[in-house]
Amino acid sequence: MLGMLTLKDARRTYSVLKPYVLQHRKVYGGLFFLVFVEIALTLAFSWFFGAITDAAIHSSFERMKWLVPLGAALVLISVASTYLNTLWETIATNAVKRDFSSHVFNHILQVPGKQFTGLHSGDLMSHFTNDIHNLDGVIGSGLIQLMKLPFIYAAVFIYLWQLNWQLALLSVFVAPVAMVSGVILGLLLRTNNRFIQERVAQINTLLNETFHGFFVIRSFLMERTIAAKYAANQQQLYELELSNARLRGWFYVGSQAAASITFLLSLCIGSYFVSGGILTVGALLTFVNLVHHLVYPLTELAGQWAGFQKSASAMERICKILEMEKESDSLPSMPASRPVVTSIQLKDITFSYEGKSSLFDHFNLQIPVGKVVAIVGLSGAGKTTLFHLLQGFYKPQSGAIFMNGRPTTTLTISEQRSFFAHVSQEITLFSGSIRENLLVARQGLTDVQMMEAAEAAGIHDFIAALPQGYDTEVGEKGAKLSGGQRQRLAIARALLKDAPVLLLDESTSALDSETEYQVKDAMQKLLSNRTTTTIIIAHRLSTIRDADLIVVMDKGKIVQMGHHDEIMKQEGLYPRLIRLQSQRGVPSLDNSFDTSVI
Ligand SMILES: Nc1ncnc2c1ncn2[C@@H]1O[C@H](COP(=O)(O)OP(=O)(O)OP(=O)(O)O)[C@@H](O)[C@H]1O
Repeated sequence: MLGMLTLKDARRTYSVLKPYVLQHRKVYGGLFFLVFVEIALTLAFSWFFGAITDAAIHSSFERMKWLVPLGAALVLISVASTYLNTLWETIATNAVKRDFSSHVFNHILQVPGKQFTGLHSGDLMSHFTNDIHNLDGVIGSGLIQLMKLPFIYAAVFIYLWQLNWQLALLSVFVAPVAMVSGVILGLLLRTNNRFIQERVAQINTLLNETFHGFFVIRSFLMERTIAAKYAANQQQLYELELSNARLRGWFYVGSQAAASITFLLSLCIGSYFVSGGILTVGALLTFVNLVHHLVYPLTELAGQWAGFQKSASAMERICKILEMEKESDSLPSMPASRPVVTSIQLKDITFSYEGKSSLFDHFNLQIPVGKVVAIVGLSGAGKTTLFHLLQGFYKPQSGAIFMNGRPTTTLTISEQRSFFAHVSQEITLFSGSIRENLLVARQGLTDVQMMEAAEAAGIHDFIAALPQGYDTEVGEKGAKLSGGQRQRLAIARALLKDAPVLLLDESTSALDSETEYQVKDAMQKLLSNRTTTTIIIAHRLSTIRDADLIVVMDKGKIVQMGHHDEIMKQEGLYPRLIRLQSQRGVPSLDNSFDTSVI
């Protein structure tokens, strides 16, 4: 059962890697050629030792005269072959790993949101820091050795058989012992390696969370707990590595013993043959020198098998990612021109997250184009999910979203996403300068456009006052900026994308009322000459009271819809929320959106 499983894995591993190996077939061809050079050199050197010993015993200086330069030539060929072998193996291994890791990376970039949220960052990291490097066993020296060993075994056996068949036959008896122990070791190592890789992934997750939750850990005095958790994980990893070492240790002890016993037996019986005149001293030297090559391919083959198990369990983990469906055939890209939106409709949408009951059940909504639409509702009502569905991060189980009358299922991911510019609740900035963070929005943006958007987002003056202006580094995830500054940069980035639909999810929540008003005013001016539909999710209801349409949601359902004055007159969630907020003194803005322009 286990054996079958392993053969299946071997097939899977090679079928996944085959295209990458074939891409570098010239280098692999060169390495394969060197396999035969190495076999020829092994036989030639052993023959050389025997020949020069016999020549010395018989004082045959004539023979030695041409044997010495031949020996030098063999050394030169051996040096050249070692150099080329090292170089070509490095090229082959690293080129395959480079191409394959890019493939895995691109695949992850295309995994649909639903599957992606189920993945752990530590697992994902360890695919690249650990698993891909563990593939060496099947693409580098492991693969070459697997190809080389049967040939070297056959060549040496035939050569030794010609020297003395009785001795050759004797050394073959070690074969089954070495092979069986190798296969058992391989299977044991495989399970252990899987545990090690899982543990490394858990450590990566812990490291990720620790460094990202740096201030939370300090504030909650969690240092001891986290340190203990890290130490416990490291201890478990240490124990797993130790049992790996024990397994490998026993295996090498066994291999050494097999090799030494074969060597000693050949030497003893061979010496007996020499004393009987059946074998020359030189031939015995050749024999004991070569007999090692009869034992080591078998133990080595088993060792390579163990290495292969490590690669197979790494491949098993990577394949789980590669088996995930992709949302598009190629990486999406931004279209050259601004798309036009004439209608947006969500029709009969039913959607639930993995393992949860339906959040939306036959949900319908027509979004008026060129207007400002506000979505309000209690936490967990499904407002953010609506944004994710519009952008195709998640797919509804039934129903469809129609853009310009076409269901989004008939659009490419690039087409669907180019309709929207999104400022999400959690702002993500990338390491690099402010300029780099803004210019990711679209290709070919000018400095003037960048500053215009920064101005509209109310962040230009702040940036201009910095010693390095737009070239200031923002730190990892924008750590060197305040929450409000990050939000304003994200708004500027979204404005620069110049998409026909702007999705603002609590995008000004970190701003004070004064700044919020200024940002909205400047945004209106910037957007006044573009047809833009703005959909806002806001908890501060005063900020959306002038919206063209207010959609009130509760548990995935629309419970009220209309203009502020209209729905305030009805009994329902909206007037209740407004009353609650005014009782609590949530600031209300007299000058909110002028909805005629955006
Ligand atoms: N990735 C996810 N996997 C599983 N459930 C999710 C996921 N994201 C959201 N949910 C659940 O879906 C529901 C709606 O979440 P959503 O974020 O859309 O609400 P929301 O109205 O935007 O809330 P808030 O105002 O608090 O941001 C919640 O019950 C939430 O727990």
